[in-house]
Formats: sequence, structure tokens, C-alpha cells
Amino acid sequence: MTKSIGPVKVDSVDVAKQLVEQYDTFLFDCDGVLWLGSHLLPHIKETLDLLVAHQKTLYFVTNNSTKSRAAYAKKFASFGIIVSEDQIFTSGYASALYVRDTLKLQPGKDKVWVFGESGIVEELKLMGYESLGCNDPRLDHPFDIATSPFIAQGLDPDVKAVIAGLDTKVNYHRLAITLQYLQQPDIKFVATNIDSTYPNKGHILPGAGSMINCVAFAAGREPAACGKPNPNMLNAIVTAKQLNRSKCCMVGDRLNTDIRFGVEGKLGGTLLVLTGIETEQNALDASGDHPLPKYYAEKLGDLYELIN
Ligand SMILES: O=C(O)[C@H](O)[C@H](O)COP(=O)(O)O
Ligand SMILES: [Mg+2]
Repeated sequence: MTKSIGPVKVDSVDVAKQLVEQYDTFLFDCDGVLWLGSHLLPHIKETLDLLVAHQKTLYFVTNNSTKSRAAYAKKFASFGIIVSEDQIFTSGYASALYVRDTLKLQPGKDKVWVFGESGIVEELKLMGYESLGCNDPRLDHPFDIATSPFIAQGLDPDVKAVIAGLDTKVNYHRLAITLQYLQQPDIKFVATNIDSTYPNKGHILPGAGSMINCVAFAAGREPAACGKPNPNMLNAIVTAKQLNRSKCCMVGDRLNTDIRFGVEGKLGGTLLVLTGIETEQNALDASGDHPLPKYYAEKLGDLYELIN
């Protein structure tokens, strides 16, 4: 009988080197792996530099839809890390691709109601779609059915889809108007991602999935979710970058999104770091619903600290 081997902890030079040597491409989740909000985790820049020095190709795959790829490139630059826009994939971008390539909405004609932040709107705009909702200041006003301009003017008949994502300005007005659109059965319902929570500076905060579930529950509808672990997102990256899956390693902090994305996407490896959502106990718990990683580490910066 073969003994099943659980996740290997990256806690020695040998394991760290073995991990780095096996793969030629690393796909990094961002929240909880590279940073917590605006706080860069220890030795991230050094680890990314080390991988580049070893001729590794790096991509960044985040479910956080609040920023566009261009805005993420600026965020990386603010930490002194040079990353180009075409190395970055977001769930907002994946959702815009879904609107264009699967729903086949017509740019310049069909519109999208956005329950979420500017990262979604900017990606849609690049594809020629007009968005409504999002950070429209009228939605900041307390909801009153008698005075809401969105109720008074009625729904825009050109809206053909709702995209819902993480919205840190969520309020009743946004929920109420999003629901009005979702009550139209012909309007498609798209979710950026399913993360129930996300980590930020020592706190676990409500994630996109928690907000999307609120409007999904009210509407009695199930959205098409575009971010990790949806294989379409990985397929888009593999095709665009001509990747050999067996030589790729997905690095993430969440089992049901990042590690599932890597395992079900048949990537050669997965590395779970414990700086975000999961604990060491979760990393080793084979009784859960989610696939386990091939490797796990206390933090991504351990690769640099061990190898250097
Ligand atoms: O949308 C969310 O719930 C969060 O932003 C989530 O943390 C996604 O970010 P990621 O960990 O994929 O970078
Ligand atoms: Mg994460």
C-alpha cells in the first residue's frame, strides 16, 4: 500500500531550493501572500527578485477586483517592485472577459450595472463597455424609495448584465438598486469571485463573496463566478502566456480559491502561505472539502530567507 504524502513544509534550504528549481513560472495571489492592504509582507521584493534572478517568470492573479491591472502595476511600483500590466490578472478583468467573450455583450451599446469598485469599471471601459452604478455619488445617499433617482428614472433598458464584486462602500442604496436589475430575468448575473473573507493587517474582513451572496439571496439567483478557482481564468492565462502547466506553481493563501485553482487546473505545484486566511492546521487537514497544497510555508519571504 502506498503511503500518501501530505503537504511539505518549506522550512529548510533543501526544500526551498527543490521548490524553486522544479518550476519555471510562478503565479502569485496578492492579498494575504504579497501584502495585507497597503502593508507589504516581509522579504516579498527580495523573494520576487530572487525568482527573477533564477530566470523564473512571474504572474500575479488576484481575486481582488477593486483595482484594475493598471492600478495594480502602480501599487507594485509604490513598493519598488516593477511589474508590467500584462503580468497581472484580476477577477475584474476576468469578469470583463466573460461579458465580452461568453455573454457577447455589444460594446458601445450594451451597458453593465456594477456593484463593486473602479477596478471592474476600468476593465470594462478598456473593452468599450459603459458601466452604471459603482461609485456614482448618488448611491452614497441614504436610500429612500421616494427620492432615489434610480427608482424615479427607472432602470436603464440598455443594462444587459450585473457584475458584482468587493465593494467597500456597500450600503442599502447600492444593494437595493442592484436587486432591481437582478429582478429582470434577462439581465445576466456575474460575480467577480467567491472569497467569503480577506485578510487585512491582522484582521479578517468580509470579502466579495459575502456581499455578492447578499444580492444573490435577495434575487434568488446564482451568479457565474469568474475569478479563482474558475478554470476559465486559468485557461485565459495559460493561452495568453503559452504556459506549460506542469512547470507552473500557484502560490496562495486560500484553499478553496487559490489552491483549488492550481490543483484543478493541473498546475505542477501549489504553495500555500500562512500569512492570510489559512492556518497550519487547515494546510494539513485532509478531511476538508478543499484540495491540499503540495507545499506550504509560514510566509512567502521564507524562500528568500532560506535560500539566501
Ligand atoms: O474580493 C475579495 O474578497 C478579496 O479581495 C480577496 O482577498 C481577493 O484577493 P486575492 O487574495 O485573490 O489577492
Ligand atoms: Mg489571497
